[in-house]
Amino acid sequence: MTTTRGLEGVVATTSSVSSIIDDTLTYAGFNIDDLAEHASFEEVVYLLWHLKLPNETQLAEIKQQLSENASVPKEILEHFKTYPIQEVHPMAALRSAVSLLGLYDSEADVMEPQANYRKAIRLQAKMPTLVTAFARIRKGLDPVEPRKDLSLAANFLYMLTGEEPSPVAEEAFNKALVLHADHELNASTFTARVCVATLSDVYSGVTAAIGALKGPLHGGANEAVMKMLTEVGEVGRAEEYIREKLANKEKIMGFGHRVYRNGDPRAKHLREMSEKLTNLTGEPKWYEMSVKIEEVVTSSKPLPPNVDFYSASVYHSLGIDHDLFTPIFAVSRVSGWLAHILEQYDNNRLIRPRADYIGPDMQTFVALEKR
Ligand SMILES: CC(=O)SCCNC(=O)CCNC(=O)[C@H](O)C(C)(C)COP(=O)(O)OP(=O)(O)OC[C@H]1O[C@@H](n2cnc3c(N)ncnc32)[C@H](O)[C@@H]1OP(=O)(O)O
Ligand SMILES: O=C([O-])CC(=O)C(=O)O
Repeated sequence: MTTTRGLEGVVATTSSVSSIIDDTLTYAGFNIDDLAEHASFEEVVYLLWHLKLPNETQLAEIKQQLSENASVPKEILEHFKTYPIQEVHPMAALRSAVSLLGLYDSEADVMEPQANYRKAIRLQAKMPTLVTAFARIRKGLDPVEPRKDLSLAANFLYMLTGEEPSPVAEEAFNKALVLHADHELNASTFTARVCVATLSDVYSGVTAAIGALKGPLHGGANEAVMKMLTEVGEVGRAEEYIREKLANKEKIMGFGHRVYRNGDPRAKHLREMSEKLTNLTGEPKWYEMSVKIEEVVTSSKPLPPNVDFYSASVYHSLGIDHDLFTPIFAVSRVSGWLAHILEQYDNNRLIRPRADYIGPDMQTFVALEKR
């Protein structure tokens, strides 16, 4: 048997949801650059689940379905209050909350395709509500009910702050959601597919995926980038800070990628947004520091920034708490997880690779009292 560390280069499934070919990312064949410029997140959700763009009626319908399903059971909000809430990471709270949602869904274990689609709608709709409710409850504030007249992006910011966001903030947040929605067979999506390929339910698949996204080598990197920017503190310190980390063989968060070799096509959009938003908030230092870090890293190693690098200063500029950055990734990526889960069910086979055993061989059993 041959093994490939980290399954690098292994093609584990076919998929029609998204592709990365020659450093170009497409969702169902649509280039991410076009979607980032022109699409609403709701259009992208429809695209990922139906593999075609919605017409006006279809878009109105999915928007209505999402807004009608956005409220979460009050028992889950009460449950948040029972956590050691100041210590709990919001990704851990989200992982638990999604698992709990399954307990309140009478269709949770109904495996029929239309029931699975209805669960996809419910989960996508409720994720923003869960994240924002947790964020408020831990500050001693009451959760804000979702509004039916707002886009998913605007609703998230509205539920977080209690105030309707500016058009600039809504546009930026929508674009960030579009850019994060799907990414071929990344670790969390693979996790979701492995889970549901046992014919386990949608909630289990998404709960497992949240667990995989949480790690700093994957979605957790955006929060880690902000921690690094905060530690650097000012542009003048960036070079020394990065050179020291590289000399110590430490990883620079937000750089590198398993699949892209010449750069992540999403990063340029986030970089532009970072420049615009940090200027608007009167804190250009976050953008300037990021640019300097990029300069230093790329002059030392062939490691371009990935999606997580500039998203950190974007979310910071929107006034979002740093530990909510990864949950926001999940609010967007759940659309992709669900697309892959539905695709997996549609043509399922158990996912079960092999391991090349390298442990001790032919051991002789010794009775307990003799060990
Ligand atoms: C949404 C996302 O998930 S995007 C990725 C988010 N994660 C991060 O930003 C964390 C930082 N980046 C990394 O850890 C990696 O680049 C990953 C996890 C993204 C990809 O990892 P892999 O493909 O397994 O590459 P691997 O970790 O083996 O690195 C290969 C080499 O590049 C180096 N390298 C990779 N990324 C970095 C980095 N960010 N900083 C410094 N060195 C790096 C490694 O140290 C290794 O060097 P070596 O060959 O001298 O030992
Ligand atoms: O594809 C990956 O390995 C990680 C990534 O960029 C993503 O999930 O968006």
